Amino acid sequence: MRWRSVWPSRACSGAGRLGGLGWRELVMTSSRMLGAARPAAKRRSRICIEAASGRCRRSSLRAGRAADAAAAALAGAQELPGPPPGPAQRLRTLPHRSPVSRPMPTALSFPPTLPDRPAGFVRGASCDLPTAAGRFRLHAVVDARGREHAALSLGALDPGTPVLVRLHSECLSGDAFGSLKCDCGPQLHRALQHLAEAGAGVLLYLRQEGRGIGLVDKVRAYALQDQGADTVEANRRLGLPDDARDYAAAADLLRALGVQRVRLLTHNPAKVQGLQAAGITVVERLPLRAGSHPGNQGYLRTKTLRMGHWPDLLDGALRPGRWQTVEDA
Ligand SMILES: Nc1nc2c(ncn2[C@@H]2O[C@H](COP(=O)(O)OP(=O)(O)OP(=O)(O)O)[C@@H](O)[C@H]2O)c(=O)[nH]1
Ligand SMILES: [Zn+2]
Repeated sequence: MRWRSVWPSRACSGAGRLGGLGWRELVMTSSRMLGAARPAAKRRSRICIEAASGRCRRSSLRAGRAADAAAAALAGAQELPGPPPGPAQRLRTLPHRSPVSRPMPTALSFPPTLPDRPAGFVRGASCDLPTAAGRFRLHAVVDARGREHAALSLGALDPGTPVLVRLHSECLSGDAFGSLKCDCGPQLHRALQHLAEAGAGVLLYLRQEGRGIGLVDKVRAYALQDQGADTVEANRRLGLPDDARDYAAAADLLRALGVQRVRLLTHNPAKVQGLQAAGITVVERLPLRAGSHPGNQGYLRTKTLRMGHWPDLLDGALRPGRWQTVEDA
């Protein structure tokens, strides 16, 4: 079944308490296509938002868009006091339908906006950015070295709640040109989908092309790979480090967005260590498998075998007889 339109044609909201937590409830009516031959049918959907974190408990609407629509409709909804929680208590929907013009409570004070000079950067700015994956906030900064970094955020970013984060390093060939040599482009888009499904999170887009060596040197390394070198060997033959990235700007950007604790989508232990060293708490590391295909298996294997990346990068690849595990190598 495919959604033709998930934007609510009518929305109302209320608030209640569930299990000691404050919840907002949004009831939406949206159009649903039941099939090409059948007319659009109306469907009422219910979405619950945790007041403290802005996390979305989803209904049957597609997750990212549901969260988006909920956030938009709730932007002016007012926090209402609920009764003390009791064991038999269920979500209580208040009977009124609130207009969206009410003042926004601080607990749901999203979307975040960077100041003109965020700490650690010389400039910063934010705007809305609708994407194929969902409606994000785009944040741009310039660091002290003149590098421009970006972040996409979605939903409420509560400093007390671990936020789903993807730390992406620029890869022009993969991100923009669809290179099949690496997995960067598919990972970028899969990460945005994960954030949209979670209803909240941050994708950092760091200008660390070629693991920090820059585009020209990455192309020189690729030329050596054309002659048979692997990704590590090629860098070494050029007298370049295997990996020249650092994660201070990533940590500064997270802090500027109000994020202190993260659930990090990565297979690279250096990203976890780099963020931790820069003062961000990584409470969980999650795999981000995307873009694995026969043509980039050598590249993915080299990352796990020579660069120490977690082997769950190899999507379904650790089946006996098919690939070597790290221990086998
Ligand atoms: N120098 C060099 N850089 C590469 C090569 N292939 C990809 N890159 C760069 O590597 C960066 C992505 O890093 P990866 O090592 O693929 O993966 P990662 O982001 O560290 O790890 P994950 O978080 O698990 O995705 C991007 O900046 C790419 O431009 C290569 O062969 N040589
Ligand atoms: Zn790449």
